[in-house]
Amino acid sequence: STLDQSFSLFSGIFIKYTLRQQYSKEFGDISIVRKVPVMKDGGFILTESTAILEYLTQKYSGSVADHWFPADLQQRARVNEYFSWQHMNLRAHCSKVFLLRVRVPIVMDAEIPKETMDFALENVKQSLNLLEEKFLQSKPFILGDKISVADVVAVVEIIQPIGTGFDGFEGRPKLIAWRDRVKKELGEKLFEEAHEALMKSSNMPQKLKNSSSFAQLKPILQKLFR
Ligand SMILES: N[C@@H](CCC(=O)N[C@@H](CS)C(=O)NCC(=O)O)C(=O)O
Repeated sequence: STLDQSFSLFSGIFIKYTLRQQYSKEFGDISIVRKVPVMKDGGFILTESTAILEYLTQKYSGSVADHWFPADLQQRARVNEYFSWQHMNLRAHCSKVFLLRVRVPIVMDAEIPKETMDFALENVKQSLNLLEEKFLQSKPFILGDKISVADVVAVVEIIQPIGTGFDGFEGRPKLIAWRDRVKKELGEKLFEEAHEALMKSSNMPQKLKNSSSFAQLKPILQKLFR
């Protein structure tokens, strides 16, 4: 069906990841949340990136190395501890800086007040401190010696605002060394490819403004950023 064609195929499972189509009727039929990613496995539809990661690692537990999302009770709980924390912390704060820099000015036709930006940056700083001091401590990865999905989910949140000119890794050698270990484990090529669009995000405002759907998107975005 058209719906299935708009998903990309991953081992028989469809993952919707393309942004901008989330306001279509078709997307609303699969998820009224209207956010990506959305996973569709046969008739089973699942939203929320972290729930999707857990589903996929459990479904393919026979072929996915255990360290990604360990079966061990306490190790798995550590991954979930990070996942629960990050939504309201690292993710919320880094994506706020990202949106303030690339979306809000263009959608609202207004400069961001300095206090708003300073407050957002202060929140990012506190989250990065906690990532270092609580989650990483002196370990190579969040779970210890081996990489897990928690590291992959964490690293992208810090990379998200880099393309807009804010580099959260700056002045943090411990986080830089950890990011480089994650990059090495995933493979440099895959790491660069996965973050390519984000790294080019400084041209997003212009691209968004020139896009054919901007007039239609603007009122929706204005509501979101009010
Ligand atoms: N908690 C959700 C967040 C999903 C989310 O915020 N997705 C963003 C892209 S990273 C999105 O779809 N934004 C489009 C919009 O808000 O219209 C998850 O982890 O999957």
